[in-house]
Amino acid sequence: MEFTVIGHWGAYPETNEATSGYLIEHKSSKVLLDCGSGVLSGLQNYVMLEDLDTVFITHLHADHIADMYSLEFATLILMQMGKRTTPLDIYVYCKDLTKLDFCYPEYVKVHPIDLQATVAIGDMTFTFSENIHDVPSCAVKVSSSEGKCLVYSGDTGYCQSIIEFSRGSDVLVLESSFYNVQKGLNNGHLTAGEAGDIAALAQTGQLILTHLPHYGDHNQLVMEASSHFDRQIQLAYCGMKLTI
Ligand SMILES: O=c1ccn([C@@H]2O[C@@H]3COP(=O)(O)O[C@H]3[C@H]2O)c(=O)[nH]1
Repeated sequence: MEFTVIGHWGAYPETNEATSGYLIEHKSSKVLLDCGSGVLSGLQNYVMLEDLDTVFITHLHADHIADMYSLEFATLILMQMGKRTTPLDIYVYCKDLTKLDFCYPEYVKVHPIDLQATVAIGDMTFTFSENIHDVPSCAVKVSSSEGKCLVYSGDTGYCQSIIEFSRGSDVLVLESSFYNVQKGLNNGHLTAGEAGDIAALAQTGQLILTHLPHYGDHNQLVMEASSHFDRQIQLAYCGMKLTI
């Protein structure tokens, strides 16, 4: 299974970069986790849009969905050009799918993310867990037929469910929106220390810190996480690739 960071910024993208977006590839399957601002452009460095199978949207904040409707238009055009033959499946975690602004149901099939369900795509399965955030928000677990597993937190505050959901994962991609000194500023996000604590309790194989703040020294985030978690910790960056 290949994991590629398309965008790792919280809130807004820095120059030529993107907010949340992660590509998962396994055999011929290509899946996008979140589709924030800048993701649609950056994604095309790695895949042709007509080859994308499925998108999972963890919650409806702009830094996770800003390019989602542009992706619908791209799918429409690619299908009209005959480059793509099947509609794009988009799974969304939200209260009410009817409030979304998709326009072309013949090109994009929108599905609710059901926390009880497993979605199979090729030889991967996707499962979900509820987070703490200020809108409905879920974490996603990707498991391959080879028995490997990656968990992506989406946006979450500190909660037992993300620890349990991440237990034994090979790779844990955890948001780290804040430095330790900011603890308590917003209970819907993690500090780096909390991310390290979750990684340690979940006994994950390695931790990737993402959804990064636009200020401070990101190496400080790694130091803060490492005071809890003694395995490998990396900062996400645009174009980062891992084979899992
Ligand atoms: O007190 C605050 C509140 C928010 N923020 C950022 O704005 C983003 C808004 O969307 P989000 O919830 O996906 O992520 C949030 C953070 O990245 C912040 O840095 N400090």
